[in-house]
Amino acid sequence: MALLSVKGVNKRFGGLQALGDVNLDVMENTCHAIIGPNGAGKSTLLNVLVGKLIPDSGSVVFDGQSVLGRKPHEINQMGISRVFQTPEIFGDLNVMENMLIPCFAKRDGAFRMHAFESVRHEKSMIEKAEAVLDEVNMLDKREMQASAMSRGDKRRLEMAMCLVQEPRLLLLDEPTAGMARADTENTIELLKMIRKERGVTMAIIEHDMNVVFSLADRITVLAQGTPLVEDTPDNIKGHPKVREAYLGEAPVEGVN
Ligand SMILES: Nc1ncnc2c1ncn2[C@@H]1O[C@H](COP(=O)(O)OP(=O)(O)OP(=O)(O)O)[C@@H](O)[C@H]1O
Repeated sequence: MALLSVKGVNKRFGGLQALGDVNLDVMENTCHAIIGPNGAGKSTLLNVLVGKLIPDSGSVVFDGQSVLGRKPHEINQMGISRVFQTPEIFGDLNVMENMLIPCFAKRDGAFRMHAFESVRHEKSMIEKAEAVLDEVNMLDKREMQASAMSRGDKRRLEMAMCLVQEPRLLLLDEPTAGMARADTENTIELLKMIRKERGVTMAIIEHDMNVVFSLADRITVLAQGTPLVEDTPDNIKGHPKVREAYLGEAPVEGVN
């Protein structure tokens, strides 16, 4: 069953057709990668999915409900969480305080700083945050200031901040961009663990083909705003249309 269904989505920026008749089904309990050369429309599509952009036409249905016309925080409350290229954490706060922000946002629709004043009364919220920190191996860092952590740990914290909201769909926007190889490998392992333990459905945009082929069950190749081909990783490797889409760019590792 498709958890997310995108049908006939178009988006223009002035004279530029950024998305042209995009159809895409993300099936429940799978990891679906969206790849394509620079400017293919991947981020535009993601922004449509999270309500940051409104398409000119088409439909986006999540778990049987349209997401179009809803505000980003409402879409988040429906069960869609997004992980950004640069971890969206609060550097001045410690790990636990960071974790509580999405807990309040999920429950109240927003977070207000004075929410921390009453946090001692939120026992179940704290327990839930601790359980997720434990799951991602960060419980011992709960008092650590977020800005002092390594890039890999910041990503781990951001992932935990998504998981504590118990999303049904995790949207990953180049989760390993700019990471050293060791942090990339750790992030791949973390995502695999999240899938195995929680069965969270994932849609990932990623340029690193090693990451894509390690995680994806299905891959959609976008080129000039339109899906060119959708298939399994094995069939995508070496697909003539995929090679054609990447021509003119530096060779993409893994697409041979
Ligand atoms: N807000 C905007 N206004 C005008 N043009 C835009 C805007 N956002 C994106 N575009 C254009 O739409 C096209 C698709 O851009 P998009 O960022 O979605 O591609 P992408 O596949 O994510 O690229 P990359 O891999 O480089 O991040 C590009 O030509 C881009 O310049």
